[in-house]
Amino acid sequence: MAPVVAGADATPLNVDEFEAYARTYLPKKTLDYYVSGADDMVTLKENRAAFTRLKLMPRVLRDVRHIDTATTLLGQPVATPVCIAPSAMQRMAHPDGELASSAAAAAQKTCFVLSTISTTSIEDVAASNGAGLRWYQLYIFKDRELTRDLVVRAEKAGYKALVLTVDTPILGSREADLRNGFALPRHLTMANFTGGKHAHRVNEVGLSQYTKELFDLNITWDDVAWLKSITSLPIVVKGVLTPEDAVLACDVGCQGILVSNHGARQLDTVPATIEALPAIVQAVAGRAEVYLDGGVRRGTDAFKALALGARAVFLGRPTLWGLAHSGQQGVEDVLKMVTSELAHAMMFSATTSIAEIGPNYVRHEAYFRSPSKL
Ligand SMILES: Cc1cc2nc3c(=O)[nH]c(=O)nc-3n(C[C@H](O)[C@H](O)[C@H](O)COP(=O)(O)O)c2cc1C
Ligand SMILES: CCCCCCC(=O)C(=O)O
Repeated sequence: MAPVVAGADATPLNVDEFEAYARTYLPKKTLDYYVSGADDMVTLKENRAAFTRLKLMPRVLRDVRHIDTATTLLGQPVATPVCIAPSAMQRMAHPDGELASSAAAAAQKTCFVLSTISTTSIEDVAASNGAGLRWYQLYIFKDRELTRDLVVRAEKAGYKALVLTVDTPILGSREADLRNGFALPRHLTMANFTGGKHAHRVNEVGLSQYTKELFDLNITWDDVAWLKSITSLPIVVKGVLTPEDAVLACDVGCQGILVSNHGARQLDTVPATIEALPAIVQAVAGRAEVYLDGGVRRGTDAFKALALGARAVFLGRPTLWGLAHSGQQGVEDVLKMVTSELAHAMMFSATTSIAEIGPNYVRHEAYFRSPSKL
């Protein structure tokens, strides 16, 4: 693909231009790992296409002098509902890796979620983003003592919620990674697992083998109950795509549900998250906060997700592209860009606060073909 931007100093104007930069300058193995979806990548395309099938229904002639994108997540204030999803191994994109992303989130007063599979430790990230809102993404390992240890460390380091990823019993099949023999480069480490018996290395074995060896195929809702019993942090369950599981998550006491298909990297041909969202919001009926990730690239995407009941959206690849472009500054630029596009969508739709954005502001394109049937 030809670069859209002229070079390192040209400032991209949108997320796609950040991606174009990353596609040009990242090493192939890294780029393929970041960019890929599972199998035929049907869901990867759907995550984007489904947003374009939704049309905005703006209202007019209201006072739009003051647009406020601020909201709260589990009671914590944020300046924008555009947050950072957990992405593994960020030092492959930039030497500052997770330190840069978490500092960017803090500077933009939004939420950063640290991946368990990070190349910077729980404690080092905490030190770098000070008072910024941080959540910790957790996998439940076969070794429950190790899992408990991660939870204790996250709590102690001031993370405000646990984001339990539940869509990864095994790693999705990303064929480019298989072809490339993808593994963490030798100069980087799994920073949360460097000492003693908990030392984990994915430099030799690769992610797929790592998952097979250490992840538990027998994780159930009982384990979520166990997790609740060992922590006072709220639990957000990440990777829910059906109303049935959303209800079970509420029943077991999860305070948040992140509607996610893992950026289309796990089971291919599952629905786009924006299409799975409305039924989940309806089933949850206010018992938990509902968030969305997957394919959010524009402020209008964020607006549509909020209109359909998400409290916030999380960006995965876009912040990796910002990181690859210019470290903390690039991540900040991506967050600012999508937030400012959201503010524009709000102004054009005559909604001045996040709370005003409701389902009347979007319609599926099918409506315009046969409005009487919908
Ligand atoms: C390179 C990469 C690494 C990821 N690593 C993790 C991870 O460690 N834990 C996790 O729960 N999700 C992980 N995800 C999924 C993201 O949290 C998120 O669900 C997804 O990227 C959102 O879709 P988007 O990339 O289209 O914004 C990863 C995604 C990517 C692209
Ligand atoms: C160690 C394997 C778990 C997956 C880590 C990263 C991830 O979630 C991804 O999508 O890649």
